[in-house]
Amino acid sequence: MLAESLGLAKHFDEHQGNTSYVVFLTKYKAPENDEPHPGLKSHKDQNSLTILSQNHVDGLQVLTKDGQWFDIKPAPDSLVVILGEAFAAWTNGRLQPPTHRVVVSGTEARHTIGLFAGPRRGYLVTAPEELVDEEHPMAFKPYDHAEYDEYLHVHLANDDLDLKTFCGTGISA
Ligand SMILES: O=C(O)CCC(=O)C(=O)O
Ligand SMILES: [Fe+2]
Repeated sequence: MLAESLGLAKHFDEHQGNTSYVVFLTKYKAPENDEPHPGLKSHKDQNSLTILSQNHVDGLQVLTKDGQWFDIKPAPDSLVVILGEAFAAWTNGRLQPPTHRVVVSGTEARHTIGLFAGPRRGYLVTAPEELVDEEHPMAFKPYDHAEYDEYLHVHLANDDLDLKTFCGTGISA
């Protein structure tokens, strides 16, 4: 749907064929006292798309453009889809990955199942030519997502690194 809305339907098979998937099950324990506590620090997902199913315990928050944390309260049996940096690079910055975090509160544990889709090792993520023109110069150099993961891993202590610092062209996406 996202690819179609950007006129990229013809590239979709190539994109799909170069995607790998990982599933993570996560349990966030309820806080030991009444204070909400951080479950997962503020971040952008590095992959293409994350599809998240949670139990009835909310906790996901998204940072709005005006710097407020917004609580995500999905309807029962619905899924949350989070766009990641790789998808943003593929769309030449047309879509932006949200900054999000998890804050746990209350007395029950939060459980999630996340399907993480990301570019497979060896595939160069490149914005299709349809999305690159004079008005929209290439925002990211073609990159191998596995090498980006390694770069973040090596510089684990530095929270300021992102796809722009790894392979941004200096053009604001
Ligand atoms: O558990 C959640 O609600 C979000 C998890 C998440 O953001 C992540 O694993 O990247
Ligand atoms: Fe995330």
